[in-house]
Amino acid sequence: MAFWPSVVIATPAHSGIGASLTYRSELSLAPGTLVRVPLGSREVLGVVWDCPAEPPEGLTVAQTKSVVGALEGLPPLNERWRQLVSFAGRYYQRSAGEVALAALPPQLRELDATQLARRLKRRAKASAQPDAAPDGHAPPAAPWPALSVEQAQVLAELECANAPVLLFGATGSGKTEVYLRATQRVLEQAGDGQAPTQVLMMVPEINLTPQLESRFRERFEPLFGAGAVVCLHSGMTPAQRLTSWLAAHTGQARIVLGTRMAVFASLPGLRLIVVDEEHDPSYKSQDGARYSARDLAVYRAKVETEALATEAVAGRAGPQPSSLPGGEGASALRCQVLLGSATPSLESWHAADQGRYLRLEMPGRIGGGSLPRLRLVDMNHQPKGAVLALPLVAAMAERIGRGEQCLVLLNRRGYAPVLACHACGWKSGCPHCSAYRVFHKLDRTLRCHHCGFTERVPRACPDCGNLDISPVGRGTEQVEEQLAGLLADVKRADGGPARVARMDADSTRLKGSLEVQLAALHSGEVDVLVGTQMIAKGHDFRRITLVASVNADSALFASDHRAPERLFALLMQAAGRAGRDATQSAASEMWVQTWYPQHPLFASLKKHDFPGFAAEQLAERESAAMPPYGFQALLRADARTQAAAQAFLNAAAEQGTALPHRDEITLYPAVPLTIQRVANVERAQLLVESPSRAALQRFLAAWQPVLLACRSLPEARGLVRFAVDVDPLSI
Ligand SMILES: Nc1ncnc2c1ncn2[C@@H]1O[C@H](COP(=O)(O)OP(=O)(O)OP(=O)(O)O)[C@@H](O)[C@H]1O
Ligand SMILES: [Zn+2]
Repeated sequence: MAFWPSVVIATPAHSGIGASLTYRSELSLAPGTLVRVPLGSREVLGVVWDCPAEPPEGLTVAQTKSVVGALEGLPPLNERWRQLVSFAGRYYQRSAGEVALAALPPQLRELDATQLARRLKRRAKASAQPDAAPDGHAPPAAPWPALSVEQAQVLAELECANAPVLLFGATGSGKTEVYLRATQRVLEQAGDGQAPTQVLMMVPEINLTPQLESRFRERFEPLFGAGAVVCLHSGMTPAQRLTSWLAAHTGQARIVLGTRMAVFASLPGLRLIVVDEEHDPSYKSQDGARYSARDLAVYRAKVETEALATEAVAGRAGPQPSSLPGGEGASALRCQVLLGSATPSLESWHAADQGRYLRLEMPGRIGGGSLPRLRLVDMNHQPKGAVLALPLVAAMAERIGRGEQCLVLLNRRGYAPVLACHACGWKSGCPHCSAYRVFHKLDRTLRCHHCGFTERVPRACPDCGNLDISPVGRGTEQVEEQLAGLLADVKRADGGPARVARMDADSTRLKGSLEVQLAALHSGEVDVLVGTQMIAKGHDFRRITLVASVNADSALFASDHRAPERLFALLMQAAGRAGRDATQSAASEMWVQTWYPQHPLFASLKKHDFPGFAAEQLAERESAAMPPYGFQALLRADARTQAAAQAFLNAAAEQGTALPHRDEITLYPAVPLTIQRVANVERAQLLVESPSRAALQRFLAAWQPVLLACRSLPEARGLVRFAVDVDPLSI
């Protein structure tokens, strides 16, 4: 007897290979089984999607290759997981195989059967040892804080919620404690007999994982054992990722804490997904399948809940109705999704306005502290060329003297964004990109932040030989340097000199350096921290009372319709780092240096009025039929010439005229990207809009073969690649 499994493998949708490939197997393979299959002369990892006993029509034995083998000992990926992957592939216009294989730990592809068996055995052994059970070895659990009234209220409402929940909680309102309690509630529930209950906790950036990881470990390892909490993010080694993934897949790990990629973790007992800082753009992937982990989290929770409901019905009809956890009933048999933010995305806010999501609010800060007062510095009235306004520096000095800390935010790393020659006008352009190379003073390099091209800083102007070349504009390195100078005579409360430090992607590149820098701030070693947006969000710094944003103006006038939303969120999140200790909150301040103090965005910011700001933005979006009132996708093309990129896009638009739902779709002309050339590749895009999500989806699906065909048009010669970005975050 032979079987004819259809197997998905890592092929991009536009490779021309269909959704899945059919192989032959002597054994019946359960859907979700990981297998090795031949592909051309290679052997690749795949996932069985289906395993019929009849060959598909028209397929002969001679045409079909045999499955090499299954990854034994590994339980199949369950149906809900496959549903998630299929949906993500369909919705984001990629193949299910590409999504599925990208979601699996890379090392799984390299292990042979014996290596895997050894791994699994080691895991089983480790989990059999009651290493961290509360038997005296484990550290005693820290006492849990008593919940605030708002936290208790939210948790009570969460328990009865049967829609996605949007937790709109002020910065410092204690959202993390809500996540911890909701997690605890889920983990104490009985599983369904197949797997213990599990929780997925997502954060937007790796730099937020250490803080959260230690809080989750501290809370749950004494209760559920040393392996209860695992992480999944791109900063881990392949071996660590495999270990975490296996722990989650086999149900040994109860909590997976991770960045956007974790939304695809295999979690057979999943009952709760938390998306912290749900507004954060990092949840949207920018390459491969351009998925939104937040949106997929909402979809995943729905699929998991439906499956649990179906199983429950089947369970009741079956022989063991007792497998249903008694008493807890409905609340145990669902997977909830909890989106949290002090500045929700307009999409989620709108969904809550419409009643599709349940909005729960925590407007107050823990301890009754207030949000910082906004101080706008009109740069028109500051000395010409001043990087930092004098009153701001004076305010910082005063705070340092009192033993308080300050954060200075600037969204640009390096010393200066451009180096220029004032004699001939030369600028430090990148030879490979339409962008300037950034001057990094610490290692005296010019670095392109787009392609990575790096050179030593020239001693003289490369064009005219003039020795007087100088930086234009400012980055974190420069602000750090200037502040160190300006604060040189300032004494800390303990009499020592004031200390300024910097934290950005450059300073945290080395493994472990992020933790060290965060620790220096938490311990009070550092008085002023200069950094990029990475310091503005999520962190719970206790002694910061002043936050300053020194050049946010460019975002006020950006052409991207999401720029105001992003700036508002960034400034409000940054402000939220100040005054988190209630005793110091009344005197805490958020300073913003701007040339446009009259801008309406600042009026809402001053009042900490997110709902007011969101209402204004949504009204504007509605009148322009922009998301969430309309739906968008981008077709992007990279080519050797701008003409070829645009020709491909325009041809694709023309040849799409007869496609279904075309009358509900607006196709705009192809345009170059703002940064038109990166690494010698020209980039262009075409915006696709529709008032209907369904129409957009159907059109995009029907468009795929047209796009494939347009690749080989003579005018598109030189096309390097194309990609569809559904629900793009910037256009
Ligand atoms: N019930 C409580 N009793 C005492 N302290 C609490 C309580 N809940 C939270 N906290 C403390 O309050 C502080 C702020 O909480 P948390 O970091 O969760 O805020 P948040 O809502 O996530 O804010 P943000 O949006 O700024 O990240 C933390 O130091 C936390 O330990
Ligand atoms: Zn470059």
